[in-house]
Amino acid sequence: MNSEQNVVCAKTPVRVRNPHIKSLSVDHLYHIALDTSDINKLETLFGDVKFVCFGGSPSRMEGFVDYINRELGLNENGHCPQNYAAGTDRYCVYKAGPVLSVSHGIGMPSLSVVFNEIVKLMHYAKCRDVTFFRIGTSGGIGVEPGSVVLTEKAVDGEFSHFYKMFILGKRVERPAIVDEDLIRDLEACGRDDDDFQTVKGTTMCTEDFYECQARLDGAFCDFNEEDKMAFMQTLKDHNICNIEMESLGFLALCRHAGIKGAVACVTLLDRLKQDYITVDIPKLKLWQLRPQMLISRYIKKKIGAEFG
Ligand SMILES: O=P(O)(O)O[C@@H]1C[C@H](O)[C@@H](CO)O1
Ligand SMILES: O=c1cc[nH]c(=O)[nH]1
Repeated sequence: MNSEQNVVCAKTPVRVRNPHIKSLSVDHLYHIALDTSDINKLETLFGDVKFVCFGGSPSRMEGFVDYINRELGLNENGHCPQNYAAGTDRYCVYKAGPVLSVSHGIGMPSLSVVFNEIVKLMHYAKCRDVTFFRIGTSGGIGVEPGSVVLTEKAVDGEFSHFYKMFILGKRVERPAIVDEDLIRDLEACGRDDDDFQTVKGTTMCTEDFYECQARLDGAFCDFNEEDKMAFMQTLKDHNICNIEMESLGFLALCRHAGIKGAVACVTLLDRLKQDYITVDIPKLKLWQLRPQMLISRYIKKKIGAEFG
C-alpha cells in the first residue's frame, strides 16, 4: 500500500481494497442478506447514499431512520421503513434519502463484519463522497451524564490508537486517525440552546463491557474499588472522556477504506460515580437521540450546501 491509498478524499468513489473481488461472479453480502446478482438494482436502490450511520441496536437504527425521514421531509405518508437486511436477523439496514441507517451489534468483531459488507455495498452501488458515522452510547468519565462526546482520539485498553487484528497468523495494526475537520464541523452543530453539552475528547474502546471497562458488577472481577478508582484516575490523566466498544475499529476501518468517519456517543452515566446504568427508558431514548440530532444537523447542512 502506498501512502496515497490511505488519503481520505471526499471526491473518490467507495473503493474495495481487494483484487479478488473482481473475479466473483456473484458477491454474497451474507450478513446483510444482499448480493450482486442484480448489480443495477443495487445501484438503483443505494446509488444516492452519501451518509451511513451505524449504531449498536437495531431498534435505535430503525428509530433513527424515522427521525431522519422527518428531518429531511421524506416519507410523508408515514410508511414503515423497509429493512433491506430483513433476510437475516444479524443486522438491520434502513434508508432515508441519502442516509443509510445500519445496526452493528456489540463490539469490534461484530462492527467489522457489517462494515466490510456495507463498504462493498457502497462500492457496487457506485456511491461517491460517502461519510460514515457511529452514533452510540458510552460511559462518561467525569462528564455530565447525557452529554455527547465527539471522539477526537480513540485508544484501546493500553492507550494505543492502533486497531489490532490477526491476519494469516500475523498481527496487523491499523491506526485510528480522526478526521479533524469533520469533528470540528460536528462540534459546530451543537447549539447554545441544546439541553445537553457536546464535548470533544479521547474515547477508550474496550473488548468487553465489564472487566475491561473496570466494572465491579460483572460475573468476574479480580480487582477492588480502590484499584478501579486508581484506573479511573489514569483514564483522566490520559484525557479520556468516555468508554465504549467500537470507536477504535470504526475509525481505523474508515481510514483504511479511505472513507471520512466520526464517532458521536452520548454518555449514559458517570463512571467516576457508578458502574450500572440507572437511566430510565424514556430518558435513555431522549439521550440516544442527542448524537442523532447532531449528525442530522450536519447532514442537513451538507445537503443544503450541495443542493440548496
Ligand atoms: O452503539 P451502542 O450503544 O451499542 O454502543 C455501546 C458500546 C457497546 O456496543 C454497547 C454496550 O452496552 O453500547
Ligand atoms: O458504560 C458504558 C455505557 C454504554 N456502553 C459502554 O460500552 N459502556
